[in-house]
Amino acid sequence: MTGFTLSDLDRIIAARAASDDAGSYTRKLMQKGVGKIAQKVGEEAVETAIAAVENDREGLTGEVADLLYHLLVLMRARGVSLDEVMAELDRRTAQSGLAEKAARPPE
Ligand SMILES: N=c1c2ncn([C@@H]3O[C@H](COP(=O)(O)OP(=O)(O)OP(=O)(O)O)[C@@H](O)[C@H]3O)c2ncn1[C@@H]1O[C@H](COP(=O)(O)O)[C@@H](O)[C@H]1O
Repeated sequence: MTGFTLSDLDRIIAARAASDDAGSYTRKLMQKGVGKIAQKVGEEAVETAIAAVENDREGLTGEVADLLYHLLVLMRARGVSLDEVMAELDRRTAQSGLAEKAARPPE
């Protein structure tokens, strides 16, 4: 399993968004603004759904990667951190009482 995490990608996005490298796709996207980034998220979401319905495993992996990347860029453009989203998911898991069950090895 790769040790690369969404937090790693988020840190790279933060650095590239703040860079002055004209070749950075992240920087270009951020300059185009929330409307363009949101459009990309929508496109990648549709492409992800199509790959899933077509049972295209390799295509789905690539589309999910595109979607996660563009989602993180959109969150950054609107000032929503990955930590906030993880805290929300954590809160929902705690509320459902399933966190302990998931941590326990199967009987
Ligand atoms: N994960 C990604 C990633 N996923 C997809 N993409 C880019 O997303 C774009 C999607 O392609 P499309 O054909 O849908 O879009 P497009 O050709 O730009 O056309 P438009 O729709 O924008 O008109 C491509 O240019 C991909 O390179 C990504 N670009 C960057 N990253 C990560 O961001 C890091 C920093 O990248 P830079 O900012 O370019 O240095 C990289 O090291 C990667 O880790």
